[in-house]
Amino acid sequence: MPLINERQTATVKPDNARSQSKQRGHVTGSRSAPNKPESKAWTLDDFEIGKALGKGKFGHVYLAREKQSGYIIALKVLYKTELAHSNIERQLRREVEIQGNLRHPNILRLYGYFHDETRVFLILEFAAKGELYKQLQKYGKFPERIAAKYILQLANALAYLHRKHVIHRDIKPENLMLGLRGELKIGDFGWSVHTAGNSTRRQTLCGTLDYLAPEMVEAKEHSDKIDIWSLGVLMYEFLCGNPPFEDMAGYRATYLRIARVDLKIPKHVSPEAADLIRELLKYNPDDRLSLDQVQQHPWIIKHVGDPPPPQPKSASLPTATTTDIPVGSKPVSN
Ligand SMILES: Nc1ncnc2c1ncn2[C@@H]1O[C@H](COP(=O)(O)OP(=O)(O)OP(=O)(O)O)[C@@H](O)[C@H]1O
Repeated sequence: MPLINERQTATVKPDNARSQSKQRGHVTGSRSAPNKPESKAWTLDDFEIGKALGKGKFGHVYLAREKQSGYIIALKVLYKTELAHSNIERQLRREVEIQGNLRHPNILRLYGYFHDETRVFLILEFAAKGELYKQLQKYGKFPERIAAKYILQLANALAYLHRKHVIHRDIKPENLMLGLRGELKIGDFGWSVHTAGNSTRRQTLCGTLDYLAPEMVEAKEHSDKIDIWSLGVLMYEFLCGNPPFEDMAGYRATYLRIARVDLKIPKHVSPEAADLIRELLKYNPDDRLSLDQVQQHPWIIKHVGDPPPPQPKSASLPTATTTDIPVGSKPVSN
């Protein structure tokens, strides 16, 4: 039985002392994120479980409330047998290590994790407005003003990731969520990689080709510039309703269109927007606009105003331990 009903999801209990912490002013609101002293481990008893938010390949996601702070979160429940069966335990570990160390208003927070005998629980920031691709499906395409806001937020988040030597590698509408104020949140780090100072990696990916850069489909070495290509693909899709190299004839046709950068921009796209798309979708990774240049591009300035001030270079991502996974706890009631 859900312990929180739908009506309650909008109202959160008053802050306690924890809520006054450094998270105040975070873009998702003034309430503090759930927080545990290093020595204490999360268990299921720390949460009231609410309605199911959705179902993924490996488990369910529930709305939940951290009892002490009253903070609303999304609790992702993954079944160990399914993780083992699909051989993705290492991928999940990497996802948790990377996402758990990121702090950016346009990146979905992973506050912590715990497990019991059969399940792994991820404590995630609740994306109140759901998935971006559902909005895109609903509206078909976005007005340039809205698309520019999303592209600026994405460019800002990607610049933050790249400063930390993280390449996302799977930027697409299905992996983007929306916060309470409609702010974009990168929400899935399943394919991300921490390059630890190495600029290039070689890796084969499966799934849709539509967002992959030429160097990826051609299985060449790649760098963080692949995320800039995906940003161009997304921008096109936001404005046109479908990705630029999609080809109904299938996988091979899409592959060829990407490798040739066979780009056709419809007339309704403004010249400034078309220019930015072309500057992002360059075959040669080094010819693509930098993320700083994206944020200063006339199309962004026209629709969103001045870009945020440049951010200082930061140290690379600290390596989180995965050995301190606490042992829980009672089953989720649903
Ligand atoms: N942090 C969140 N806030 C709000 N809703 C969420 C959140 N995370 C997931 N959801 C909802 O739960 C659903 C399932 O999420 P989940 O990440 O398990 O699956 P998925 O997006 O299909 O990914 P995968 O392909 O990895 O299984 C999503 O489609 C979304 O509607």
